[in-house]
Amino acid sequence: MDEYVQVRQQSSYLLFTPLDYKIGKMKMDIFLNILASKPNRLSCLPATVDMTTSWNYPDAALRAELKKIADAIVAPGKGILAADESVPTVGKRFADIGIENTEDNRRKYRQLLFTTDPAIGQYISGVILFHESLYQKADDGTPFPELLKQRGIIPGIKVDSGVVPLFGSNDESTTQGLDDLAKRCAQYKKDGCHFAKWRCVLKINPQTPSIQALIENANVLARYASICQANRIVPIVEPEILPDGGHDILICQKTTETVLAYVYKALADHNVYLEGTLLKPNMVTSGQSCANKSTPAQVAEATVTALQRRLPPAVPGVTFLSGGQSEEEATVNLNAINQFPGKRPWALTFSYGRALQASVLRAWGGKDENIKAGQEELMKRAKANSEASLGKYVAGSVSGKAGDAGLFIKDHAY
Ligand SMILES: O=P(O)(O)OC[C@H]1O[C@](O)(COP(=O)(O)O)[C@@H](O)[C@@H]1O
Repeated sequence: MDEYVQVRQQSSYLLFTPLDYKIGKMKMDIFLNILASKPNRLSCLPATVDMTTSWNYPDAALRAELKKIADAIVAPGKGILAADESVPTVGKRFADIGIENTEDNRRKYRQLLFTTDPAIGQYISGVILFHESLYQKADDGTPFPELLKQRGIIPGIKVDSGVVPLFGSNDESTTQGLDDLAKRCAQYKKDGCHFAKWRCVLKINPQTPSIQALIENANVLARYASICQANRIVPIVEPEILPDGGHDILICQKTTETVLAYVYKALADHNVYLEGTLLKPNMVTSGQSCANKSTPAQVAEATVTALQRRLPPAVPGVTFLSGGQSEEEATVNLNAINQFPGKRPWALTFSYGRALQASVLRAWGGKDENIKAGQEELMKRAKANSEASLGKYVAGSVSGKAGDAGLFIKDHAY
């Protein structure tokens, strides 16, 4: 070894500056200074530094904590209630039942959800909260996260701050909210949230998703996931491909495979610890306006095949979004996915918003005397989806106020 160290140009992991990386070698004294500033990398001093291994796993305690949370969320027969609708989205839900979108009405509605009989904890392992509701209280003064804990439910939090257009793209988007994310995550952890959610949106049409959208959304999800893990929060990674369009199921499958390939490459590039993450994808279906509507068996085959090809088995679970499917459709499709006879090395469960709440909202209708009826609808649907996550749901065995009603909203960009 002379006074220069050879740096293999195999990777862009950042032990060295981009300039050093391009040169491919650096002066020994500079190299030693860099290593001295990173003592955890001093354990061996090879003549040739392999940048593909010059990065770190989280420490053992953090790995154990993240894995424990993720595993608990996808414990057998359990899934997530996504109650993290932003204020404008709640407004749309309330408009359907003629309720004004005020802070107190949102509080009353979420109180209804979170004061459901404690037996709900058999089916629901986690609830995704919106910032506002994390700090709201029930009429008797109990904070909402406390109500969840009393039911054995883990509080989670939506941490993205919404979808914004990608300049120069064909009406595509990215999701913002990274700037103060570390600070917010640290506070949310102190306030009792152990997992988070960030939603990116991709669209299928002949020109999209573009490379711009694929790279940007994968990277922002990876950066989000890494910041969450640094703050002891399990990131749920949600790259939602919207169901809008006349495409058939094969196009959706290929798009899903492509999107997941970008996402998992970015997660690897950002050293995200996969055992401490969850994926929240769309199911693979034909487009909403496709004449040839996919059957549950086709959805199951296409969805599991896409996951088999792109989702590492280190990820403990997949918590599907409902994406505008009716309540019954979302349950039947999840059940078919769990009956699919191929390899399924992850838990496959639900993280539904609309498909767990449509009947609740209709039964409640904003009236105090209907709170119990709303809670019964939630319990029925949660139980049905719990059964589906085990492949044990009998189609049509649970009927609700919204049952087969489509919940699709065109261009569901919120
Ligand atoms: O855009 P918003 O208001 O943040 O809401 C997005 C919604 O989409 C979800 O990610 C999935 O919801 P659906 O199951 O209704 O498709 C929810 O978690 C969330 O409430």
